[in-house]
Amino acid sequence: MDDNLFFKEATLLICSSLDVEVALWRSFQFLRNVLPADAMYLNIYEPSTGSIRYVAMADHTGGRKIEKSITLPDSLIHDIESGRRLQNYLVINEPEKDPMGRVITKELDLDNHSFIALRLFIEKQRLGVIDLFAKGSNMYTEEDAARLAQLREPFAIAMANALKHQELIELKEKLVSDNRYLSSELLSRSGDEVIGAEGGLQEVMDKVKQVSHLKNTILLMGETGTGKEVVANAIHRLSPRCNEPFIKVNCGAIPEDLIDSELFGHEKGAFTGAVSQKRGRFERAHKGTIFLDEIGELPPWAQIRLLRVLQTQEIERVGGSPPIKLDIRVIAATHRNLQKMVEDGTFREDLWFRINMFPITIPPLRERQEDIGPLTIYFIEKKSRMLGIHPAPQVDPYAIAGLARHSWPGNVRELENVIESSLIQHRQGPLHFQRQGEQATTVKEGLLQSTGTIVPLDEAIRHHIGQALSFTGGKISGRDGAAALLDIHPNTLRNRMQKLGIQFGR
Ligand SMILES: Nc1ncnc2c1ncn2[C@@H]1O[C@H](COP(=O)(O)OP(=O)(O)OP(=O)(O)O)[C@@H](O)[C@H]1O
Repeated sequence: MDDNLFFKEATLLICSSLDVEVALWRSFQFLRNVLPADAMYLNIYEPSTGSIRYVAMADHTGGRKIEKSITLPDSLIHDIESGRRLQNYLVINEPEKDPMGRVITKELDLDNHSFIALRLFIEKQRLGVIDLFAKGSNMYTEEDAARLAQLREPFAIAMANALKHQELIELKEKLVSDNRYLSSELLSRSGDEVIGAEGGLQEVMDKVKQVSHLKNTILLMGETGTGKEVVANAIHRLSPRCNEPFIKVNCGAIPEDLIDSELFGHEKGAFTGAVSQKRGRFERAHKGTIFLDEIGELPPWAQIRLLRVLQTQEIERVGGSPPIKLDIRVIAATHRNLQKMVEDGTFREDLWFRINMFPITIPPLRERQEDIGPLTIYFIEKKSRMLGIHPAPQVDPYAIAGLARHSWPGNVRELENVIESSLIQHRQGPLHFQRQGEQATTVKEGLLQSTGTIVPLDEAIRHHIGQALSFTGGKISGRDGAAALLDIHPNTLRNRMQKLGIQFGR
């Protein structure tokens, strides 16, 4: 075979795979037709430990990854580092007479083998060495070595790519496992405890235990801030899926034109901006649980898609992937009256039937006053830890009794916020919540004032909106915004504010 053909064919094989062991095996198969060859090894020199690490090998049985480190004597390390030992290649026909040959053939169990060591460089950086072995003494000529040396560059490029690829795969696996660990950590930190499980949420938790081990769809209903996400977490944690992902989707927070790709993913180039393939939330939740919060906010076309996914348990990424089969437990949640939305024609009846098979209603905080004390203590401890307040301040028992008098339109979230701001203001303690408590009721008081003293309607509304805004710190949208508190759309609230001359901002 002439040199050109040899180079061309060998290069094609060497570069034919990103798996280092496959590339090595294919090139070994080719080389053994041209040169004496019983085995081929790839090693990487590790200057920090003064060792060479064999990472892959090929022989007549195939190619495989290996993990074998050989620590070299100081004299050899010095030879390698100074570049004296090995130029482009080295032929060792009598390994027992060569210090490096002795170490390598002994460690690799290749006594009485000749070998050629081919040094690989990438951009002047030492990458590693390919060793080609043949059984017997004096098996290689200088000509053989020079021929093999023609392949230094393709070998170096292919091996560098293969090693980088392997590193990426290992990194990816590490990230996936870190991600699993962190998700479960997050889960246990954010919702480990359901306060009131033995109090005002006892009935809710009885239902949770009844179905947590099953795969049926669950619908959680309740006012904003009552703890629907906390209960969804509890269902996942008590289920056989607890070590798999728990993926939350806030259906109301995704811009309409991104719903499809957020939920179901997209292929590269599916639309402008889809620069790479992306897995959607459903795919990420495979084997675990997906929590579809604020399901009532989904536009009608998205409701149809969701229904189809629930029926088939299959998704297709935007841009046309083949259907992907999924194993997912669905928990939906809403603070809206979905039945009324079905009657009004804004929520599909078939989807409603599909998700309403096992509804759980979480009562508002005002209907389970016995939970206020335990929740207050829990939040004082949790928030003190978060804010770095040690020890957690004492609380006046009368202050807790005062909290029970409020109506808590924002439910547990509102209580949590009140406690947090009280902690910030009175970090030395004792904690009292009067100011915040008053704020908590002012929204309601606003309404009472307007009904009690017959003020003009616009004025009452202005006052009412103002109270809601002061309660949320000026925030309009989002689940802790004034619009959610007043149970209207943020745009409606903005229009009203404009009309009534209420200033925007905190
Ligand atoms: N029973 C509970 N035990 C401990 N913490 C709770 C409990 N209920 C609610 N919380 C806390 O109150 C806050 C609001 O709860 P969550 O987000 O679960 O409410 P939600 O009903 O899902 O609200 P939304 O309808 O606005 O999405 C969270 O910080 C949550 O950790």
